[in-house]
Amino acid sequence: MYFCPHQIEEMILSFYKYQGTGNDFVLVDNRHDIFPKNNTKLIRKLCDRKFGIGADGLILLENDETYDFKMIYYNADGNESTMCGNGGRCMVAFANFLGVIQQETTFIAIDGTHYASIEADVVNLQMQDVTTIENHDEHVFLDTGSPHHVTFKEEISQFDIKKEGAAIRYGAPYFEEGTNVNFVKKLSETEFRVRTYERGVEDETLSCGTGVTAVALAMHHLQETSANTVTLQVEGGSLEVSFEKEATSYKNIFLKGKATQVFKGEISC
Ligand SMILES: N[C@H](CCC[C@H](N)C(=O)O)C(=O)O
Repeated sequence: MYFCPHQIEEMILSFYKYQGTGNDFVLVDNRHDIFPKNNTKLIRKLCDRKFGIGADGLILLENDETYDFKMIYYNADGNESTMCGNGGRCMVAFANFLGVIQQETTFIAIDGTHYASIEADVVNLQMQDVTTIENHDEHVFLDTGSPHHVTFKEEISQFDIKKEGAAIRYGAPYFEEGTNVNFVKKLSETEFRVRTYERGVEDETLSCGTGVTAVALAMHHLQETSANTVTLQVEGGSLEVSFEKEATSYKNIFLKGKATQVFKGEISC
C-alpha cells in the first residue's frame, strides 16, 4: 500500500484475491500495519461485488511477536468477525506465497492459535477443540471458531436458502448477533452435502470452513456417522474434516482442502 505523493488523500491498496472452495477473500499483506482497520465503510466497499473488488470477506496478514503471523478477518459487511476456516486456509497459502512460511506454520487468529500444513495447493488447518454441542428439536448449535446452527434439509437443491437462512440467523435466540446457518443432506455414511447462509455476508456462500467443520462434528454427535474423517460436498467443491472424540469433546480437528490465488491487484481508495 502506498500514497500518491500529489494526492495525499488517495491511497493505492495492493491486494491478492484468494478462494477456498468458492469462499472468496481479499487478502492484504499488512505487515507494515498501515491498513485503515477501523474504516468499516472502506472494507465493505472493497468486498462489494459491483463497486469494489468483490469478496465474502477481507483478511489482513500481520506480524506477530510469537507466531509466524496474525490473521484478522472481516466479513463482507465490513465488520471484524470470528474465525474463518476457509480464510485461514487461504492465509496459509498466502503466507507460503510471500515466503513468510514454508510447509508448516502456527499462526494466531481471533479464536487462538492454529497449526497448519500446505502441500501444493492443499491446506490442512487445525481448528479449535469443541467441547459443547447443544441439542435442539430441529437443529444442533456449536461454535467451531464461529457460531453454527446445523439442521437437516432433504430438498437441499430446491429451497430459498437466503429466505430460510436469514429467518434463522435473525430469529430467536440469535437476533442481531446472529449465527451462520448450515443445511445438511446425508449422502452416505461418510459424505454429506452442505449449503451455508453466512452471517456478515447475509447470503449463501459457496462454502464455509467453520460451517462444514460444525456439520462434520454434528453428524458424528448425532450418530449419523461413526467415521472420524468425513467429506463435505459444498457448492464450491469438497472439503474433508477429520477429528477425534475424547470423552465429550472433539479434538485434533482438521479442515482440509484447496486454497487458490486467483489474481493480484491494486485499487485506489
Ligand atoms: N461469516 C462467519 C465468519 C466466516 C466463516 C466462513 N467464511 C468460514 O470459512 O469459516 C461469521 O461471521 O461467523
